Amino acid sequence: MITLNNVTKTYTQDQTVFHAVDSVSLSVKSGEIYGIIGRSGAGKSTLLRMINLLEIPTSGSVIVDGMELTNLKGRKLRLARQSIGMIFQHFHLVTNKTVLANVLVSLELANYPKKDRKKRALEVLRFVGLEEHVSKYPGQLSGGQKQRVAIARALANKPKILLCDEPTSALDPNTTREILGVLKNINERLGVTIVIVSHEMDVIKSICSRVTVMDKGKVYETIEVAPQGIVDSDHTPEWFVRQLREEGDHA
Ligand SMILES: Nc1ncnc2c1ncn2[C@@H]1O[C@H](COP(=O)(O)OP(=O)(O)OP(=O)(O)O)[C@@H](O)[C@H]1O
Repeated sequence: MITLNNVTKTYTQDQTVFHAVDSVSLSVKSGEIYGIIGRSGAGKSTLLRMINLLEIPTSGSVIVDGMELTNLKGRKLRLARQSIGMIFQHFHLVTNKTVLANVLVSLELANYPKKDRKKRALEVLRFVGLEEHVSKYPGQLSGGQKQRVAIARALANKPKILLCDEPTSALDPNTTREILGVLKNINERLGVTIVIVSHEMDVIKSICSRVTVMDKGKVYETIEVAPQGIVDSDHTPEWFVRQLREEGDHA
């Protein structure tokens, strides 16, 4: 589904060339949930953003669904990108538009048939559980609800792939669990291939079946894992108090 061949991204500063991503090759199979983990600065986000050419590789090729994106330009690239949705840590919603209008924007940009846009937007908003919030503005929503809007927007054009850049890093543990549940549902029910960049081990271990560990712009290792499932630890006030008391006992 996704093949990266010797993909490299360099930045030049004060005549020194810096490799943010250094000759990375990997492939993601159709229908899998693939994780990319590593410490800050390892090149994870840059690598993810090269999958949809949001970041243009300095060299190497990106092949998605049999099409070499690195050979495409203009309209053809825009069309190919429609099969790749993306969500971000800080949601990137349009703050002065309602939830419904945020999703409609993405359908407009993709030239989705005008008469079907509202129906489609409401359909995806229902899928992510936001049917009661369609007339609200982003400022009236919780972090988890904002991420659901972003997910609905990314799904509106029926992508085959969803790229997730630290999708839960701005969320608390309970909300993280909910969003991971939504992503798993998208993978299982809609058959969407998912690539998740995260620095959170629990997130990666819960739903990914293959994980690439990155270091200094390179693939350090790629590992097959059995997804552990989304751990059902409800972070209630009692849980916080118990954790604090237990910590105290060990001191
Ligand atoms: N536009 C840019 N100009 C110069 N350097 C950049 C640019 N974008 C990224 N870098 C550098 O490339 C390296 C990799 O960045 P990247 O954001 O991909 O890492 P990351 O693993 O996602 O880290 P983090 O988890 O902190 O976001 C970093 O050292 C970063 O400073």
